[in-house]
Amino acid sequence: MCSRSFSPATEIPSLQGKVILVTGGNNGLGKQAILEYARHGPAEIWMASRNLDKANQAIQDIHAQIGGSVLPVIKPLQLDLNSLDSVQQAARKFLSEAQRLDILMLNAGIMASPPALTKDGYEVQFGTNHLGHALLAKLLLPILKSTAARDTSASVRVVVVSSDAHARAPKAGVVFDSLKTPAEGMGAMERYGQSKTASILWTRHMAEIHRDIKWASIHPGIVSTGLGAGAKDASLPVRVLLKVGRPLMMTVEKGAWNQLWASVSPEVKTGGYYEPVGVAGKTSEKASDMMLADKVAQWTDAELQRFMF
Ligand SMILES: NC(=O)c1ccc[n+]([C@@H]2O[C@H](COP(=O)([O-])OP(=O)(O)OC[C@H]3O[C@@H](n4cnc5c(N)ncnc54)[C@H](O)[C@@H]3O)[C@@H](O)[C@H]2O)c1
Repeated sequence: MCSRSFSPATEIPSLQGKVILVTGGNNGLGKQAILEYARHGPAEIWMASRNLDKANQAIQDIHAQIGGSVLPVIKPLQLDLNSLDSVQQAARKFLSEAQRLDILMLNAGIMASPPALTKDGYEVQFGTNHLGHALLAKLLLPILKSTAARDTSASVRVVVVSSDAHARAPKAGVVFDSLKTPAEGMGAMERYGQSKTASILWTRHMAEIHRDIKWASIHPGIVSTGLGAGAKDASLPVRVLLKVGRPLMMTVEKGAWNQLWASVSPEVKTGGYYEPVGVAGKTSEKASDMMLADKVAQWTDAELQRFMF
């Protein structure tokens, strides 16, 4: 598959005046994305993280790497996607302080974790990777829309970090009966694939409805980050590969290119899935099925109804 390179230094335009929120921002791809944004002068970057101490440490690291006398404004935001109450609180805090939102990067994720339920009783990978993010985006839609309305050149974006492992989902793409269970009968990567299929489908659906915002989902590549450490329920060969294969994986600097590209490039087509940088990726049949996308969106809306404000 052909790829293109991406130079964050020259291809990220000035972000002056813009506000950006990145989930899972304290390490891995999220932290790298924030570092690159911070070099282009945005008004504010919000680093959403489960652990505020880790977020503050990551902000210090980024400031140290950037140096200079005027440090970029990076604000920590407490967010645990495992709890829809926490998502609601994070959205409230953001909305009470921020004036606009130009880029929402739904990046946080877990892979192949042991069967479990989120605090609200959803299959944990689905709840974390898809449902928590969907609630965050839905609660922040009004500010995304008001930003788009105020500044038509803003090209307001929602970038969803999915994975080519979406293709590991069960045959049905999303097994709705499994979503409120730990889904022990499914393999760990199947559950991961299901959550990432849902995130691609939901992005496509949102792009159809909210045309004032650009929506894109991406696969970053196979990147050496902390993701593999949590893959405790992956099969032995996958766990071995995640460990010994690390030197062959992409660096986090390069791994962040695709999501950065998707968040700023005028070439992005709304609803698209990109893999690798800037190339429209081929999704599984199920992840291209707009009837299933509508079903995922309806299910998601119904589940999130009680958390909307
Ligand atoms: N690294 C890869 O090869 C690869 C490949 C395909 C897709 N991805 C996707 O890229 C994204 C970023 O992953 P990464 O590789 O940087 O891994 P990482 O483990 O380094 O980072 C994941 C981030 O998500 C956060 N997170 C996990 N659970 C959370 C929760 N309940 N609430 C809030 N935050 C939570 C973690 O704290 C961390 O900051 C993920 O969505 C992952 O699925 C990664």
